[in-house]
Amino acid sequence: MTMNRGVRMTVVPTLPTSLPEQLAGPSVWPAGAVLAPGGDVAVGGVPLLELAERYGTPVYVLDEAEVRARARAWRRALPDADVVYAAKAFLSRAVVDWMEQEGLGLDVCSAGELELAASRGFPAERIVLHGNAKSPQDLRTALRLGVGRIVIDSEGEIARLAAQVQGPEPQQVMVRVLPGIEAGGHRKIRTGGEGQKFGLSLANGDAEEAVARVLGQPGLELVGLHCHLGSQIASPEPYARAVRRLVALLARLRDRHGITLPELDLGGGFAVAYLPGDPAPAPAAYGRRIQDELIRSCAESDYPAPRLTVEPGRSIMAPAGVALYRVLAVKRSGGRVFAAVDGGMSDNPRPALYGARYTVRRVGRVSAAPMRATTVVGRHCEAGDVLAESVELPEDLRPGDVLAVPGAGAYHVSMASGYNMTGRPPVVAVAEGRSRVLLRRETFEDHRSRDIGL
Ligand SMILES: Cc1ncc(COP(=O)(O)O)c(C=O)c1O
Ligand SMILES: N[C@@H](CCCC[NH3+])C(=O)O
Repeated sequence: MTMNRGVRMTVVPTLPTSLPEQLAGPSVWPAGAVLAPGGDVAVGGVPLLELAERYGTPVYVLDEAEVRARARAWRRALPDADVVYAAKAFLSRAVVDWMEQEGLGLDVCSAGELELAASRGFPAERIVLHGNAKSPQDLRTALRLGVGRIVIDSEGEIARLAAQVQGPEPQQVMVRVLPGIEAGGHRKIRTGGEGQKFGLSLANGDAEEAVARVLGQPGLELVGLHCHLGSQIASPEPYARAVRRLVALLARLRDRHGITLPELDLGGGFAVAYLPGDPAPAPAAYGRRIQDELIRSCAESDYPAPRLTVEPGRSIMAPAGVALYRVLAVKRSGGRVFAAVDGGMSDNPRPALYGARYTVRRVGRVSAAPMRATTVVGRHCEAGDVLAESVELPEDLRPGDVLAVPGAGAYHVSMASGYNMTGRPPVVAVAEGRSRVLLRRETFEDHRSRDIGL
């Protein structure tokens, strides 16, 4: 693994005690994080304080080795399956390259994500296009680039897509089934239960109807079924349930239409730990349970086991990211202590959206001060702009201190907004003692140049 154009920084030797043992539990920090001299933490061999000073704050640090290791763990967990990284978690051109090199596919849900992948020459046949409301541009771009799979999410999309297919080769598609399974870490990130906007309902027959319609379109080739249950699903059991329901549906489709569909895509949603002790099964644990259930369900229905696809996003990216902020103000009110930092809900909307919890650590300064419950808030004009409610931080925390938030690799930068024109933070990749900018900081000039002044 080499880092082109990377900046060589202080080399931190791996210390005998790795960070996870001393700190917050095994999976909150990247596996290679170590304690560095002076109370600092090093990720990818680079001290975090040095990164904060060099690139300014807030800044997102991404550990390339951790991303690659997690991508490989998924491939090992399901060696006969396609592992497709869900780009919505975080995408940049370097990430496209990493996924390509690690043999993964890409799950994209817009023409924008598609174009970014294409700009790196990512093999189009390994791309899956999703979307409950795909725009004409999404479909046009997907067909032009020749993506491997388009996942049909509504009845109207079938004829709309088929009408655009040109040339003798049909477009390979899957039908997204709404399986009626409730799973996921928060009600706003559950997508598999009845009454959701995603997919075609299994319960009311829409899924079967959609399959019949796709089969009637010569421009489309149905290769399988898809479902995605939700996100932060901390047990393999909902996936096993989904396998049972979808294999039963595959068997019914065989009996009704005489077809044997060769693929089954179970989506993503595999949980990570944000707090020490959060349940986060290893890819191998999900993989084993899914594989066992597939064999059992297929045997029951006398159905040849379809090729599996999984679409992990957070599971690959979240634990590889650390957000760094600088404290701007410390104050008390109503018996609470607040530390206000130079970022907030514009770079991490997850606490405001889902009540998400995080671990926070001061880096680069040690003291004997006792710890106390401190609420880390952002700089935005909202009472709900809280990054971490009631975390333990030293009593002598003061403006200028740097705070590190692990677990920040997924759904922070990709969901960042331009609120208050504070500028979205840069993303810096670290590996082998070097750092390089993947995304630069958004500047006032970026905002101004969009404003055409009429
Ligand atoms: C269709 C689909 N696949 C995969 C994912 C990735 O989910 P996660 O990042 O939780 O693995 C999502 C987002 O939840 C999704 O909507
Ligand atoms: N954005 C959500 C997950 C949604 C996944 C996309 N379907 C989160 O941060 O937890």
